[in-house]
Amino acid sequence: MSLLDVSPVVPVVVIEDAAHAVPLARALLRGGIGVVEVTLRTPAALEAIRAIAAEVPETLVGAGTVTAPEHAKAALEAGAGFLVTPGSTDLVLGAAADTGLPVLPGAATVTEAMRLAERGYTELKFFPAEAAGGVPYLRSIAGPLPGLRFCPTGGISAASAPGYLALPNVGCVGGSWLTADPADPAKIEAAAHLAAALRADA
Ligand SMILES: O=C(O)C(=O)C[C@H](O)[C@H](O)COP(=O)(O)O
Repeated sequence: MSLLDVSPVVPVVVIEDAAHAVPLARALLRGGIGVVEVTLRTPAALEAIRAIAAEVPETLVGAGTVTAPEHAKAALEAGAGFLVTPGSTDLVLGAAADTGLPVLPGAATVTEAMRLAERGYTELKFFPAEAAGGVPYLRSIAGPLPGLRFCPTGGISAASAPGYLALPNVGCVGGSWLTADPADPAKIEAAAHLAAALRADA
């Protein structure tokens, strides 16, 4: 199964306290979402990935903000099941590929997307989605780039997600709105319920 088909929404988490990781992942799961991207932006991120991988095996946990080659190996060793990059450099792509994990490489322009397609990637993160042109941009590139599907991320909300998911070249969306408060499992579960009910191509 492709990364874009795991869930209509991939929750993107910035975690400051690794103790929040397992309750957060369980709350997402109760809400119907079995995937989470933990951004490598905080010192707690790798520990959070380790904890989710060990204690919530039903959930597919990945590492986001992979912006340096060493992040890829560290994420693999922590138990990440996939890698997400906000942009794509040769070094980061090489290190990510070396892990053998599924990779969702980031692109914001047609040229970047074409370069990734040349390397064999057909599923890309479109980042920063809202700032880079949002729904109209993705709709415009569907014609010339029919072989590519995207996970737009960046500035997407519960309100704007359905507009993205209705596009033929969007498989899922990423966003931090479900876990804006990583310490509030009830709120996370409720947001996950709503997000899980959204469907690509709805
Ligand atoms: O860290 C990364 O790898 C990123 O590419 C950035 C994140 O995907 C966005 O920060 C999530 O966007 P928001 O939903 O607007 O918070």
